[in-house]
Amino acid sequence: MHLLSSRQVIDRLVGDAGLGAHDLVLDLGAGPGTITASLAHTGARVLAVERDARYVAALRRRFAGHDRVRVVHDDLRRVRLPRRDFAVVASIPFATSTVLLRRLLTPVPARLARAELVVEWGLARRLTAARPRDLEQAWWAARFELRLARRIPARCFRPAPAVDAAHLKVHRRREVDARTAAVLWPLLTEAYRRPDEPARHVLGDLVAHRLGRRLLHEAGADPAGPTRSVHIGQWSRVAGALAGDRALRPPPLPKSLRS
Ligand SMILES: C[S@@+](CC[C@H](N)C(=O)[O-])C[C@H]1O[C@@H](n2cnc3c(N)ncnc32)[C@H](O)[C@@H]1O
Repeated sequence: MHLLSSRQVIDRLVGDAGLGAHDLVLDLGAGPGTITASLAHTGARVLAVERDARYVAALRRRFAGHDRVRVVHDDLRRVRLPRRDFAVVASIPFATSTVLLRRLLTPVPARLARAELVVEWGLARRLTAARPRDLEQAWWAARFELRLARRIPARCFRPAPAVDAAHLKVHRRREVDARTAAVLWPLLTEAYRRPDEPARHVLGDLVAHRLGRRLLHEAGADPAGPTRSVHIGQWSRVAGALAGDRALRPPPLPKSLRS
């Protein structure tokens, strides 16, 4: 296991989260509690989740006098996530990244408001690529702004891992509410099913052809261009415009996307 040893990196993670007394923040894979301690100084309520019993005992001793810090002995892949809005600031175990991101970024409605995460460099690059490589990553990027803040060299950890890491910033897109998400899902599903067809075909099943062409055009996309050329933000704009039409009845979201 690789513990963050750079004070500068930790200060940036916690500082960027902009936390205050009204916030609830999770440190997932808290280890000895270095990030937890910085989070405790922000005044936010902190949940420190850790699987290793020895760390849990040490965390409970370290934060015994802090009534705003709760140590949870659990697996971050299964721990119950809050039903209210929350933030995450964590250097997550690389092996759990995909499962954790799925838990945080997939469900509707989204309870995660923002996250400052340390993840593997390669994963951060993939998640922030201009065109998400599959439907799942497109779904995440459409509902959350994913930005690569900076590279974190392996020497910032003890012991140093084999690869560098990155500070990944995650912000929920407020404009993609539950109804917009319900429209977005069938659009993205079609877009990733037929990447080489004209973008207007993707809208063909939902709305009249002329309206579909107009919406794509207004979102800044070329209706005749291949679906793969439409950016994720443009799909979100199209979905937002369609969501305003109360007559439109998108199919129910699959169970796997509901929280
Ligand atoms: C990369 S270290 C990070 C520790 C600390 N947050 C830091 O910044 O140095 C990962 C921590 O996550 C814990 N961990 C690994 N897998 C876990 C899981 N599935 N659920 C909860 N904690 C886990 C490990 O025991 C370890 O303490």
